[in-house]
Amino acid sequence: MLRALQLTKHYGNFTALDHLDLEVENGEIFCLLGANGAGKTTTINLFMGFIEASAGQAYIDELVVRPGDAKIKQRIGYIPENVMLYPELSGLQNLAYLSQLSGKKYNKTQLSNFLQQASLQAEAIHQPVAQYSKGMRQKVGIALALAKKASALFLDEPTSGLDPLASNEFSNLLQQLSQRGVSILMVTHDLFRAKEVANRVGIMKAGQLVEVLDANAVSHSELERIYVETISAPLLAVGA
Ligand SMILES: Nc1ncnc2c1ncn2[C@@H]1O[C@H](COP(=O)(O)OP(=O)(O)OP(=O)(O)O)[C@@H](O)[C@H]1O
Repeated sequence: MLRALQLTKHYGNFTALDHLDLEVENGEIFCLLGANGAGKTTTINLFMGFIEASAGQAYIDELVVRPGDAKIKQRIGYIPENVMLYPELSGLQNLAYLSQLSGKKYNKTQLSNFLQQASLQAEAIHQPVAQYSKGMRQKVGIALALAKKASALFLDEPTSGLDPLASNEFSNLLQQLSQRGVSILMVTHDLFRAKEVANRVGIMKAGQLVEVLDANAVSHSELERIYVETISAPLLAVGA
């Protein structure tokens, strides 16, 4: 479970995130939409303890997030737009090394199983990651979340640049993780994908979460209309 309580981030006089209240339940997929600079990446960076909050708190399950806390790192998976791996090592070697950093030790069969659960083709498991496509690197990221038994997964524009088939396959993997109880917070500009994969969709604007929608309750075109109207409308001052 993820929870933000009045979570706020200032950079000098600028407010990148403004009193965010948000809960993402176990097994829920929540997609964050919003224009460039709205505060989406700031939100996930605060949840992962990459940066320190100016005010408020973020929780992963019952743990308060504190920057650099090893217990938090063990509970989370992170898939940025480009998953960083060691190019000269194979997918299996990367997974062995990265899962070991999280205190987990698996044999080759177990590591292969995680990669296969993440839908990496069997023939790619022993190939150097330098030969992998973007979608294949993301599968290693998913396999790492599985190996860590992460309870929360954060994704920052993971499907940008994936072809529609790879993007669809990626959504299916996220749904499988959610069925295992993982709380998933995904930043995306892809309204179609958000509607397809999420349980709820939030729209951020100028550091505030200004709209939250049940993804099943809106059509693709309604989501697009609400997004455009929300982003175009003048922002009301707090208390107005
Ligand atoms: N280290 C920093 N110092 C100053 N301002 C920052 C810093 N990091 C982020 N910001 C500002 O905070 C705001 C929110 O940034 P953030 O990266 O969260 O936006 P975003 O919604 O993820 O945008 P995008 O869709 O472009 O990725 C932006 O105006 C950004 O310039």
